[in-house]
Amino acid sequence: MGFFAKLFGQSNQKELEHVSIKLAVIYYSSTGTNYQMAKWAEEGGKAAGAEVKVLKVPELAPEAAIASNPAWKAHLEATSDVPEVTLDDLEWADAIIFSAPTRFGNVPAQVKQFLDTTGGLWATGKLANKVVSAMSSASNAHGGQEATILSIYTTMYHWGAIVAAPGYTDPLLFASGGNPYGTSVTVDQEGNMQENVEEAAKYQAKRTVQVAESLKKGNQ
Ligand SMILES: Cc1cc2nc3c(=O)[nH]c(=O)nc-3n(C[C@H](O)[C@H](O)[C@H](O)COP(=O)(O)O)c2cc1C
Repeated sequence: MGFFAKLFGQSNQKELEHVSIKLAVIYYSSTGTNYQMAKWAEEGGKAAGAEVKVLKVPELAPEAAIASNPAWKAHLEATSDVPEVTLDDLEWADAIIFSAPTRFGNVPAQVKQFLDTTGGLWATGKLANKVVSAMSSASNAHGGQEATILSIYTTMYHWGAIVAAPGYTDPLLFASGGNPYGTSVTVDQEGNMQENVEEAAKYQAKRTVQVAESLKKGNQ
């Protein structure tokens, strides 16, 4: 602060205002795994001070396919009150975490369909600088979780989003479930997670919020 500014109580250094981050946790889940991961991310985001919305990607599968799998049907019914994601939610969010199961080493069609509706927002620059990260699950330990996460990031790069992958930025990432690309888990046929990734998912949400905060402060 300069002498005259001190004298007159003025600062030429801009006071940084507290910024509040809006986090959208967007998931698709047939049998509940990615819903649980989204809920952990919600907790992590809230603990980091963000306003959080958990939103599901609309189901597209035919009724008959859903009915043929009791766990799928039960999960859809149990989460019927979770709001479906809209394009307005993407515009609202400063930060976005996606969680999606692996389907043949890629994102489910439901997620791709939703991403493919974002062209209008993309064309008007409204997705640029969103801070994003992604999580996934698969039945096999090496069944394509990372490929799914990277597929989501490919779309994010086109958005001009800023990918806040966890890397190895915290010691807990070296423990079970830590994945530098994004939290990933293996789930057995009964739907039991084979690794405990709760803390990794919460940490990923915290980091995503913190990166978004830094960016927003920098733009003040
Ligand atoms: C059509 C289809 C394709 C799948 N492809 C894979 C795969 O490539 N690798 C794998 O390990 N698991 C695969 N799975 C298993 C799912 O990834 C697993 O059921 C999912 O991660 C569970 O997540 P959810 O409970 O959130 O639905 C596939 C499942 C389906 C129905």
